[in-house]
Amino acid sequence: MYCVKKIKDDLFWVGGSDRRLALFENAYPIPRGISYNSYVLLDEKTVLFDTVDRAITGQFIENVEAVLDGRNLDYIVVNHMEPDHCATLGEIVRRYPDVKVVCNAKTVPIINQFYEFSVDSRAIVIKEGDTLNTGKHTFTFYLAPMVHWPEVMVTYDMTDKILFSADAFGTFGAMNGNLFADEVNFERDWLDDARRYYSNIVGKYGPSVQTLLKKVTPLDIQILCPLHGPVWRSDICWYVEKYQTWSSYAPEEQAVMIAYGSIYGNTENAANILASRLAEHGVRNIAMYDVSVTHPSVIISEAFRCSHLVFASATYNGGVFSSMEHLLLDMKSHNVQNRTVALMENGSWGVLAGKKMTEIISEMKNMTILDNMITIKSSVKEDQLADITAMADAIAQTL
Ligand SMILES: Cc1cc2nc3c(=O)[nH]c(=O)nc-3n(C[C@H](O)[C@H](O)[C@H](O)COP(=O)(O)O)c2cc1C
Repeated sequence: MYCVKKIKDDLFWVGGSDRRLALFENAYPIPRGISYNSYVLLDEKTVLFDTVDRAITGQFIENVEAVLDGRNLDYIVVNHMEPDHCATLGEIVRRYPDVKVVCNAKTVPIINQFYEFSVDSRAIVIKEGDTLNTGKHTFTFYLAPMVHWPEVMVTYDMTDKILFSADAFGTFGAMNGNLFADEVNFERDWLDDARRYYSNIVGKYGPSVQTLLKKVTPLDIQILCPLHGPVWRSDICWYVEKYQTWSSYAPEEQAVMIAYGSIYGNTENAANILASRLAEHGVRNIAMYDVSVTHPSVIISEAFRCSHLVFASATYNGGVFSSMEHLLLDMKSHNVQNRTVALMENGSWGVLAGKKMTEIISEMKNMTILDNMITIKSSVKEDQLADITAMADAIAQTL
């Protein structure tokens, strides 16, 4: 049975959610599931905006058929060709053989690569600023290369002031009945997932996101329709502001994130002492993670949120503890930058973790590593407490 949501009299959400998938992109845990959003417009011409992941093909086809209610599909706008949004494109083309595919020049070869059918004869290839009229509605298109993939574009409905924003403004999390962000407590229940989605999926491409924001922020946007997560029809500026912060790699909060890699608990003990000292300095916003327990995507997201990052690691076979090395390399590849960093290292005979961590962090942009790294020889001793307190002082002073 179909399960659709009305956005406006002539615009419907025809997507669905997947709560079975363990790893989005086979990489990122999604304990709250994920939604794949797709939209149908019933104008003089009918339009489908993107499709969905193959996991929800059956639901999607029922939804599209129900909304079209016997009408033919005239256009499908392909804003993004990643398979979680285009896996069902072939099925749509089979069912609606006359459908025209509205996309840009970079999209065409990717469709032909993914599919057996050739899109060339049915493609309406648009350029930035081109318009498409479907009756009452006129659409214009803005290219958004690398706001996740090179072919990404966004589509603006000039009539009803709706932005179909592709992966931008998406979030992890299945739809739990409510479609609109103002129907849920987004800041309390969704923001962490939105940040984790942004930082891990799009975070590497901050300059590309900034370019897109420059194009779309002058627009009057009444409704924001991303490809994942809730649809926005109020407080859009609040969410855009988050994107401004994240894409410029500015910390969202003056806060301390401590990530430790510890085998037997002594490095963890040092991290706990530092956290206690920070608390004694009145720092309230402290987050701590064991890098062997918490998925790197969570810690990367926290690195986008927090102004100050502390990394504490045991030495492991002449290097950094492997989970910490994995995390730091992942952070580097996600372009984490502009943060104040403090380091703690531990080892029993040749302490090298700090040197290795410094090497990786120094390759990230504009990271200020505080002086006086703490070096622990196996376990924290009484005479090191003053050094840890001094580190807490230094962090608190720059918060
Ligand atoms: C597999 C393994 C490899 C290690 N390699 C080194 C090393 O190369 N250099 C060193 O100084 N300590 C090395 N250590 C020792 C630990 O770094 C050290 O005991 C440290 O205090 C452990 O901190 P933790 O209690 O937080 O796990 C190694 C420990 C293990 C288990």
